[in-house]
Amino acid sequence: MPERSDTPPAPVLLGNEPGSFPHSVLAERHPAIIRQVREAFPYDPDRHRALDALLASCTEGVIEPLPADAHDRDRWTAWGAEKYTGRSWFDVPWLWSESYFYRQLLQAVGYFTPGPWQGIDPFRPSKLAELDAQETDEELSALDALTDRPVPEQDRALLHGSLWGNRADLGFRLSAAHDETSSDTPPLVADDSETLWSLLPPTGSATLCLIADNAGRELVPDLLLIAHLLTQGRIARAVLHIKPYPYYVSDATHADVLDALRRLTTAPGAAARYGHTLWSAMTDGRLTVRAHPFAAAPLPYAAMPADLRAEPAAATLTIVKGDLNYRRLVGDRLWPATTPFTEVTTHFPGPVAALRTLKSDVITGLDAGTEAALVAAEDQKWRTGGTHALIQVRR
Ligand SMILES: O=P(O)(O)OC[C@H]1O[C@](O)(CO)[C@@H](O)[C@@H]1O
Repeated sequence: MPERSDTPPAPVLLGNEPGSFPHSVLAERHPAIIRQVREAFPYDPDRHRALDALLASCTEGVIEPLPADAHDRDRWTAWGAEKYTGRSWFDVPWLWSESYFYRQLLQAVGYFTPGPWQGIDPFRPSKLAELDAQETDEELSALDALTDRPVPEQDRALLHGSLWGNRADLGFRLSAAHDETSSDTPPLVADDSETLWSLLPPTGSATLCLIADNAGRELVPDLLLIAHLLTQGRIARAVLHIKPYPYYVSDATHADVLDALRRLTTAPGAAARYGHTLWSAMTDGRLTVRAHPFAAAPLPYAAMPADLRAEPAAATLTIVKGDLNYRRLVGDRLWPATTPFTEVTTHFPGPVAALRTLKSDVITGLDAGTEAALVAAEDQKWRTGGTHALIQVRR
């Protein structure tokens, strides 16, 4: 059992400092996402007016309440909506502001409202374009050569595929200000993969929870990793946690899981075999998909409700994918980079592994030498550029 953390909390990230990364997300990326959504479908004038209102609110206005009859209004009240209503989007916790933006965006396009736009994912065209891209074909055909390689090599390739798949985040690509750097520093800033493998020995009856992040070119390698772990007997079952509705542009929903699965099963060669492994694991219950409302909550995982906590508590290992999930795992705080990862994850109810490319200021668990080398090479750009990644594990 994890012990209580004695680490004093660091400041929660807000978006109110001009020039900071969180501020640029609220001031530039959110308006860009509204523009992208307007072009995704031929929305009617009411939807466009609602998007105009959201744009005005999130850039110059204040946080507005959800409609009185919104199905999840009580849930958002419990998550802090009353406390933050009437305040600037820039002055409340950044994690809260971002999450609420996506909830209000779905409100604007009628995602939850009975009518023709109900259930239409405004991000689906971009997710499908990514899944259909030639790069996806190339990544899938690389599996043919991999199946002849020794198993440890396959282990590593599929773990790294899932890790670096996190670079494929469609929201991230909207941001022109954070281009790649040409750093000489190693791409992996922390690597606890040995510990990860030791938690999943090939003889076991392990249960894996995988808290997914993006659809498309991140979800495909996540699914391949699950298929590989099942085939190698490293896990007996897996629970894939996804989002209950579209979120952070490209986060995976159930429709995205089905699209990814179909992409695999209809591909040539080894990819289809992985796809069929997953298909039968879903049909016989070894792979289940869960979309808990808390998956899209504006809160850190320390606040997980009891019914959700029970799942990682019972799992052999939980893999937490991506940058946003990392922020929620360690708390969305500006920790000193050398704060031990094991300390800030003591709240998590079981062994946990973070697989993440670095796309926000939040970081823990670096050794002092690594941090110094990164700063010397790139100042602070390594935190947000998506060019570095980490594998951190707490047993
Ligand atoms: O898809 P990922 O890896 O969770 O990244 C999404 C990222 O988008 C941002 O929120 C900015 O919008 C990042 O800081 C964030 O964590």
